[in-house]
Amino acid sequence: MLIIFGASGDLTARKLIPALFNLYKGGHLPEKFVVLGVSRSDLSDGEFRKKVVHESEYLKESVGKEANSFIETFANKLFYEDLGDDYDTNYHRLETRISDLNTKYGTDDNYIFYLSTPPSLYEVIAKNLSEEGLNNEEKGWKRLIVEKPFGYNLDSARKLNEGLHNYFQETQIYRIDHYLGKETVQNLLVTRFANSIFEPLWNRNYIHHVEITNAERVGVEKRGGYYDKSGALRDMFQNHLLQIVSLVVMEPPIGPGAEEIRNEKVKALKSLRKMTDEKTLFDNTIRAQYVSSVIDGEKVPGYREEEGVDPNSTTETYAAIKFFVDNWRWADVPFYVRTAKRMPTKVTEVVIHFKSPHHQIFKDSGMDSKDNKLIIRIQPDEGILIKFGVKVPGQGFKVERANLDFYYSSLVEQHVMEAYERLLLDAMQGDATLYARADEVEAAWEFVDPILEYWKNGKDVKTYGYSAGVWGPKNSDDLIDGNHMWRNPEEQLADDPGFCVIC
Ligand SMILES: NC(=O)C1=CN([C@@H]2O[C@H](COP(=O)(O)OP(=O)(O)OC[C@H]3O[C@@H](n4cnc5c(N)ncnc54)[C@H](OP(=O)(O)O)[C@@H]3O)[C@@H](O)[C@H]2O)C=CC1
Ligand SMILES: O=C1O[C@H](COP(=O)(O)O)[C@@H](O)[C@H](O)[C@H]1O
Repeated sequence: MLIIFGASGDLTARKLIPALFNLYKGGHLPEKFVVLGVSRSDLSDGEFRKKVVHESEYLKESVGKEANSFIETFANKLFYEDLGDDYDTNYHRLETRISDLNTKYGTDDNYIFYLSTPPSLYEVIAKNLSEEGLNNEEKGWKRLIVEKPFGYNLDSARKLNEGLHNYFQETQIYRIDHYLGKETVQNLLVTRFANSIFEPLWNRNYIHHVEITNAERVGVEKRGGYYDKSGALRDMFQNHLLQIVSLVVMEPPIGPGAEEIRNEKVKALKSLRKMTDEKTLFDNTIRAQYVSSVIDGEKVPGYREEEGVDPNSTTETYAAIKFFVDNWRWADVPFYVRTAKRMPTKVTEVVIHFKSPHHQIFKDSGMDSKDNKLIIRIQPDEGILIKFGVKVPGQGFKVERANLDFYYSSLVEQHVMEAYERLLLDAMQGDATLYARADEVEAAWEFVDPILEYWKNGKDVKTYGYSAGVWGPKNSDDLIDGNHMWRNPEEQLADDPGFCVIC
């Protein structure tokens, strides 16, 4: 049985129920399967079904017409329990409801508790479940999926880990990071460790720098209240982007098991050089906010005009960080990572920039020494692009840039599982590989904490502005050393006919 706390909320309707529906439609859920939604809102089973299934735009969009016949049978597997005015009482009633459903529908004693409530409730819920014995694995497994954000800083993340560990074992806790559920993020491991052509070059001897861009076209939408207390660094960088960094940086694990992979990711995160003095923080971090602009003929508000946002807010909607990785493989290789809202397009990509050949015999022939790149496109148009030089036919040695590309779309025609589908299924199967472990989350906060502290209290900190719809503030290229700049995924498309269009 899956018990979702926060079942009347946005995430449940927009992500969890559509993901469960797709799993059901794909035959991935057991025949005897029940979902119990839990929140404070006063809803009957029927009202809950109506809200998250029958009237859900997201479900309709995600399933298409051909799935209508599944909808009724799926909806009948959903139930709802109103926990009353707070989350600190009525767990005995909840326990009774769970056993009644078990008896009636012949489900077993394996439970996943999905915490999709405000984070302040995570520990309270865990405590109450434990007091009712719902953490006890004597008769079937009990797992706790915990939504992000996992903590607000290092201290709160540690306290939350300690709090949860009072009631659930680490092996029962699944901290979700939906980027780990993306096929292309997982493919970073396969690209690196299933091939012999990349890994020999994957080090300071051949790599000049690494660039990671995560851009969203949208602004903060309806989440201004949440976002203003969070900002890009907490919302995206501490979790999703540092997860990607850890997969790029990590050493080869000894095997594909959850602990083997997560051990290496923790080592990678611990090797990120922490920035502690103000000068380093000033030189290596940029924060900025989008300001009002016109996109496609339509005026869009600036961040400070968004609903729920303080009109004097300094919260960043753009964060760019340069850092180093202090280990044998990566010594002196700069990493540049940026994440932002209201960019020209939605794109996430990792760009590995290779060094020029030691001795350049064709340097006057048109090949730019900066041209060897491996681009791993995480979304959209998922794929891999390698850029290299080829000889132009004819006399002499004129060199042109060429591309070798691969797109996921050419590989699979069947439904590719959406991140939440994959992650829910993994949790049901007890595979925690794509979930963050306690020490992993803390290691990420250890790196981020000094930046947050500097942005909050540092003396020369600035919040730059950028017009909604451009690639960040004017000085964002200053972060990058030498004559390099951020790769512009859009500009690059124009002169790369081989690389497909992002919209
Ligand atoms: N929405 C999204 O896209 C994403 C959300 N998340 C995370 O998932 C969790 C849920 O997010 P989301 O669904 O957007 O949030 P919502 O505000 O839409 O829903 C919150 C849910 O928690 C319940 N709740 C219980 N106690 C409280 C309380 N004291 N105050 C407010 N709500 C309470 C609410 O229902 P009721 O009032 O009926 O009890 C509701 O079901 C959050 O931790 C969020 O950070 C993470 C990534 C993306
Ligand atoms: O976790 C979050 O992710 C989304 C972006 O996710 P994506 O899968 O669409 O790339 C972001 O919009 C949101 O602010 C953040 O909380």
